[in-house]
Amino acid sequence: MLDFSATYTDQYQLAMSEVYFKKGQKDHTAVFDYYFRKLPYDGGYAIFAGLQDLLKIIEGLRFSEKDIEYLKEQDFDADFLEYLKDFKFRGNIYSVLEGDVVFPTRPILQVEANIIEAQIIETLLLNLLNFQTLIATKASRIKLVSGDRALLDFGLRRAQGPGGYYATRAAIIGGFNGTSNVIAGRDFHIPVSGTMAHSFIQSYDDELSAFRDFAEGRPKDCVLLVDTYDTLKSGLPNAIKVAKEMEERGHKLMAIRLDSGDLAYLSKESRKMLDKEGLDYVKIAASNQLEEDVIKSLLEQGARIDIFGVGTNLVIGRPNGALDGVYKLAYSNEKPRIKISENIVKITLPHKKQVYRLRDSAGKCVGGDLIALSEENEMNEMIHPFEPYKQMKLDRLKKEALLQPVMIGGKSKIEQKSLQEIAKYSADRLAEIPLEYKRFNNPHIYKIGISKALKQERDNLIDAFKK
Ligand SMILES: Nc1ncnc2c1ncn2[C@@H]1O[C@H](COP(=O)(O)OP(=O)(O)OP(=O)(O)O)[C@@H](O)[C@H]1O
Ligand SMILES: O=P(O)(O)OC[C@H]1O[C@H](OP(=O)(O)OP(=O)(O)O)[C@H](O)[C@@H]1O
Ligand SMILES: O=C(O)c1cccnc1
Repeated sequence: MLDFSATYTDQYQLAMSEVYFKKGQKDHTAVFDYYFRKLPYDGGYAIFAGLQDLLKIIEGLRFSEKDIEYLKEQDFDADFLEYLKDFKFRGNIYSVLEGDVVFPTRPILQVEANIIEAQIIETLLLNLLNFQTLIATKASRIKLVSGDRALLDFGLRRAQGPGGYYATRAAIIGGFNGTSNVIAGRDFHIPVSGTMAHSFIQSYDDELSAFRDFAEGRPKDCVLLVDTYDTLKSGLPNAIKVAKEMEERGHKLMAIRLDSGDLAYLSKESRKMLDKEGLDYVKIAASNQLEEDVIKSLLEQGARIDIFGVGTNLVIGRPNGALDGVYKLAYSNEKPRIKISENIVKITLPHKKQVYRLRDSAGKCVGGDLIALSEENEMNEMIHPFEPYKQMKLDRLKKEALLQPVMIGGKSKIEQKSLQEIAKYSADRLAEIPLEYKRFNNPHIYKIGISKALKQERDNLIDAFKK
């Protein structure tokens, strides 16, 4: 994992904290909600990712001596800096489990801590969760169209700088099988694999010699890139020749890779050529600016591709540069808090809350999550947060509480899971969501509602501030 210090924050968090400290408010308890307002990719759902890293980083978050020296130069007060020397997050975090399917407006995670600790971790929390959730969602969409074909992340070289490190992690949560990213493989125990670059073939005077040397040097995981000169006239015949030579030595060519041209046509022709030579075990990999729409189209065209290598569009989350996740104060110093806005969707929900997934009597997800006050038990109806005439009766529905204590007193309370376990959980949770919310074009809108008591609390606060 990368090294983080408590200075991985925005200056205003420290400026506000200094004032809380000076004004004797440092022990006031605050509750902040993490949620986003708009689903990425115009899709119907998002996959929550980044939690396990976040908790691990928060547990060890401190200001080093070097940090304190630097902040002294930035004109922070000596007493406040003395306080920061002992900084450590001692609060509680309640969250949806990593990999779960999440929707706009409803809290995904809630921080309950003294106001300074809660404020200082905000930037780190948003930075980690927004990015990984964006990329896990993109990966999940690619997985949805790819079925059981293998998906490899090839994106590190085109990622937004070191963001590629966490993009790979998120890609696995969303359903990718492996990566070319060696450091992410090392740190997150992800299967690492790769093929070969055009440069390897170009560096030889002829393609066949390049293939032969590679097959001899890497006989167990040999994938030959066949498009450097002419895919069907040169790359394939040479790959077939080398595959047969490998057989004579007791090895098997693992795959060929197509990286340009019409991938549907070329994969079908390649499959025919390989099969005709008894090489039906040789898989076909493809890459070149792939993403969910292109993969969907390729498969509709009958492409015979077994492995998709996806880089740029995955790790930069194209076409969305960011998830708009926010961190909003809901309660502090024993009082519910609200942010009012002309734009109704930007009015925040006060109080500590719980979120419930609604299920019918057979346990089937009905396509809605309810936000209620954390102390509430009797929720018989839910009301659209911004269009109150839209209401739904809840009496026959089961309610699954989604926000679980994942950090108490600054200590992580979750069982450390492997990325494969998180990915499996994510796939199971996504499978429970009805298909209409997962289609790419005009997906059904998942219902998010608030309880009557929460609405009452919010409306009272709005009235009080409007007066
Ligand atoms: N049969 C197909 N249907 C839909 N999209 C395809 C098909 N084959 C390839 N593509 C996609 O079309 C785009 C082709 O990109 P481009 O026009 O740059 O061609 P290219 O093959 O990369 O050319 P170059 O030889 O310059 O590398 C890529 O995103 C690729 O994944
Ligand atoms: O298209 P992406 O989804 O981003 O997938 C990664 C791309 O990166 C490599 O090309 P690059 O030109 O960087 O190197 P190479 O062709 O020399 O291997 C690879 O061949 C893919 O085309
Ligand atoms: O292994 C590969 O084929 C690979 C790795 C990174 C980027 N493009 C391709």
